[in-house]
Amino acid sequence: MESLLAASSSLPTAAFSPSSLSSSSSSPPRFLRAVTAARAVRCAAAKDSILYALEHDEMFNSAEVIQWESGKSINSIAAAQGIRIRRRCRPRYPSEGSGTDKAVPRNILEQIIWDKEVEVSQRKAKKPLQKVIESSQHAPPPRDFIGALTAAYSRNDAPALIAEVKKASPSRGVLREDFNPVEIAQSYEMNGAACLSILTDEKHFQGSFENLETVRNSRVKCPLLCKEFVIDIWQIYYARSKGADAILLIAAVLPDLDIKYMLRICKNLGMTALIEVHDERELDRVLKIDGVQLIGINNRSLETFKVDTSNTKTLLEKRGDIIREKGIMVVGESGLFTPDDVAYVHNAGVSAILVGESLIKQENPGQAIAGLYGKELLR
Ligand SMILES: O=C(O)c1ccccc1NCC(=O)[C@H](O)[C@H](O)COP(=O)(O)O
Repeated sequence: MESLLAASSSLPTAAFSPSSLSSSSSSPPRFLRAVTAARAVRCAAAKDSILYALEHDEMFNSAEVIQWESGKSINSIAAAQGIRIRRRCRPRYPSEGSGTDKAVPRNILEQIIWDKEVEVSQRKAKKPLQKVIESSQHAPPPRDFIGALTAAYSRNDAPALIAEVKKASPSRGVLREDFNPVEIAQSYEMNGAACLSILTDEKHFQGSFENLETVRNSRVKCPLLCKEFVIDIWQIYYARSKGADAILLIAAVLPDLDIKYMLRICKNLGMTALIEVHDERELDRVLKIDGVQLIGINNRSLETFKVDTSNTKTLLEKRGDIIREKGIMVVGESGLFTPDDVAYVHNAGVSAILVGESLIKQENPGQAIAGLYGKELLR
C-alpha cells in the first residue's frame, strides 16, 4: 500500500468531473473501473508507466483512484504542495463527511475554479472526451508559439509581445464595450504583436471559445494562446479543436502531476504550455518539472488582485540562474503600462510580456503598442 500511496499521491487530479461518479448501464460502475485502474497503477514502478496506464485506461477517474486508494482527499494532496485553491465538485473520501454545499469560496480564483468545474462537467456531458479528441485531430496545424516569441525578441531587442484580447476582468470590470475580437487581433498583429492571448472564460471575462475560433479562422497569422482556467485535460483538447496553439496552466491551481500530465498532452498535440506562477514556491515546483519551456510570472495576485511588477524582478533574482541554465523563456505578465514598465521587466530577465488592459482600453489597441514600448515594433 505504501508504494501505491506514494505513487497515487502524485497522480493527476485534472480529469475528474462529478459525472464520473455515475455509471452507465452498459459498463461496470465507474468506481469499479477506477479501482481496476488503481490496481494497474499499483503495479507501475515508474511515473511514466503510471501516466501511460492512465492514458490508456480510465484517465478521467484518477481522482477517485487517489482518494479511495490513498485515503487522502484531492484537496489535501494539493494543499501538501502549497496549493490554496480548493476543488469543490470532487469525489469525497468518506472520512471527510458529507457535502461541501455550505462552503464559500475564499477568493476570486477559487470562485472561478468552482464555476469552471461546473462548466467543464456540463460541456463534457455534451461532448465527451473521445469526441473532443477526434475534433482536435481535424484542427488546423498548431503554430510555433515559442518560435514566434524568440524571433520577435531578437528582431526588436525588446520583450516579445503577447497581446491580450480581453473584454472584461474580475478586477477591472468591462475594459472595452466596443469589442470585436478579430479587428482587435488584426490591429495587434499589424503593430508587431508576436502572439495573441484570447480569453475564453465566459462568466468572469466575457470571453468565449467562439472568439478563439473566429480569430483562428481569420487572416491573423500570430500563434494563439487559449487563456483559460484549465482543471481538466478535456479543456486542452477542446482548445486545440478550436485552433489554440498554446494554453495557460496555472500552478496555483494544478498539482504537480497534473502539470506533468498536461504538458505531455500539449506536447503530443504540438501545443505550447505557458505555465504561470506567482511566487517562489510555485516557481520551485515548476522548475522541478522536466520539459517546461515557457514560464509566466504573474505580477497580479489572482487571490487579492494586487499588482506588483517587482514580483517578476524578485523571482528572477532568486531563480534566474536555474531558469537560464534550463533554457526556459520567461514571460512577464500583468500591470504593464509604460516603456519604463517594459524596460523594468526586460532588465529583470524576461524575453516576453503579456499585456491586456493597457492596450485594450485604448481607442486603437494596436497603435497603443508603440506607446507601451516607446517605439514601433518590427513585424
Ligand atoms: O485580470 C484579472 O482581474 C484576473 C483575475 C483573476 C484571475 C486572472 C485575472 N487576470 C488574468 C491575467 O493575469 C491578465 O489577464 C493578464 O496577465 C494581462 O494583465 P493586464 O495587462 O494587467 O490586463
